[in-house]
Amino acid sequence: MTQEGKNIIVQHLTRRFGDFTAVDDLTFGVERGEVFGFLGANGAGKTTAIRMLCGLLKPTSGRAEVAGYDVARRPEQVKRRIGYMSQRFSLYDDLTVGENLQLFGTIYGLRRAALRERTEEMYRKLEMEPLKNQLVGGLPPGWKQKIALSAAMLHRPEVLFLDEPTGGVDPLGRRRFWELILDAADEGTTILVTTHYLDEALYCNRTLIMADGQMKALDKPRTLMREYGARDMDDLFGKLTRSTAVPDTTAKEGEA
Ligand SMILES: Nc1ncnc2c1ncn2[C@@H]1O[C@H](COP(=O)(O)OP(=O)(O)OP(=O)(O)O)[C@@H](O)[C@H]1O
Repeated sequence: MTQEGKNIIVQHLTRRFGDFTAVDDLTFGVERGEVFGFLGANGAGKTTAIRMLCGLLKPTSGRAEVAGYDVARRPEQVKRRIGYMSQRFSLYDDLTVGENLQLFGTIYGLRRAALRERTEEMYRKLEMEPLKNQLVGGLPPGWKQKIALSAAMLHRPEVLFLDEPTGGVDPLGRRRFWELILDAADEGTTILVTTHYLDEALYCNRTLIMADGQMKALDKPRTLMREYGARDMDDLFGKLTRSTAVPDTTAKEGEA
């Protein structure tokens, strides 16, 4: 594909399950180092879209390219270049922090020396050295979440997919977690993150709002709020997910 600088390119991506269309004709691109939010209620199609972009589920029609590779034709190349963290944190409760990281590093094909170096780096960065011999099962959700993020990033992926990574974490923990996400983006990682905490959209460079598998809007969150005359993200979301939503042109007047 020809769109320079884009790390994710999605064109008319569609997935049906029988007669039901879970993802309906999505088209967008994500820049390298961008934090791109997927906002939608339960069942909007976010996870289905992510599974296609990770090369885990074949599109019914349309196409997508991630880190330079077609997700349907070259899923193995895609998987090597991405990190994925699901809402369930994907960790093994009965292994220690160190064992979990070792396991994920091995799955991602890291050699022993690289794995050791990156694990040490993660311990330092997240100040979790004292936890390395503790079983993951006994840790609070905020820590599990940071460890799951570390596991998904051990192999330094170009693109990171985070599917509701902050579910079940308290507000302070969510804020700290977002600092980690933004740090990773500053270092050049492209991030696609889904959430149904609407306030989290404000951390994203751009947000795609989804309902019933379809894209209802896509832009910088504050631009969208202005465009639709919304007080906050909740208000915007309500306006956009009602089928009659139209941009509020009067709200735009007089604004820069
Ligand atoms: N394998 C499947 N077979 C049939 N229907 C499916 C399948 N996977 C997902 N769906 C349906 O597709 C729709 C979108 O689901 P999806 O999990 O993508 O939504 P979501 O936006 O991620 O929601 P959530 O926040 O609950 O995870 C839902 O109605 C779901 O029931």
